[in-house]
Amino acid sequence: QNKSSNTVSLDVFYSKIQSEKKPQIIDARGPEEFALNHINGAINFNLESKDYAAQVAKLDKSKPVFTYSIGAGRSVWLADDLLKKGFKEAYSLEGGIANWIGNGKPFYANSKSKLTLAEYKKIIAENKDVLVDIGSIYCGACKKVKPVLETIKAQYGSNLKIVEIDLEDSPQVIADLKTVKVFPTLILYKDGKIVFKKEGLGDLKNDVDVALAVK
Ligand SMILES: O=S(=O)([O-])[S-]
Repeated sequence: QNKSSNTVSLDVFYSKIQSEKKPQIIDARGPEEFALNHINGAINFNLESKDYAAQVAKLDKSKPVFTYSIGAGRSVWLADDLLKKGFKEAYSLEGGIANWIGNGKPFYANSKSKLTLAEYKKIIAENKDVLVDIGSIYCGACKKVKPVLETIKAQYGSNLKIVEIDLEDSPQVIADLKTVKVFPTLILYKDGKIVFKKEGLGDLKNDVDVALAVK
């Protein structure tokens, strides 16, 4: 079976959830991640949970299950396994928690955002060039951005303001920005205007160099 065959867009995921009386939403991330933030009404387990069989047994196989994680990892593996176990329908959310929160859907967070939208806007307004890195401390691809940011910091110094935003620290600003669909997302502003927005890794260093070289 094609691993991504049950991955659906946010719109489809959301409307299918809305059409269920008691939607079976499963956060397939780890327990610490779930404790910090999650989709309202979700339960938490994944293929590695010690009580996996017991968790699965609590669900209704004849009703759809909705899974999400950060990317197309844990949620897709879980959805695939549930289908193999005889569940009728299993859908995993494309872009995971980033897509959900980034599009303003209701979520639980255990703390307030460190950074507010107003503070974010102030930083953008007060600095000529600003590079914003948005991700999660639990996201593998996001970790790969960090050494690239260090190289960029060393090269541009105080000429480039770098802002790092984590889902764990500042969920609400990610929701308020209404621009994030995946982690990591990188946004470069020049004079308050977005010069580029990158989703995923790509050749970040080169893109920043090229964009900042334009006068
Ligand atoms: O496993 S993952 O989808 O959270 S990257």
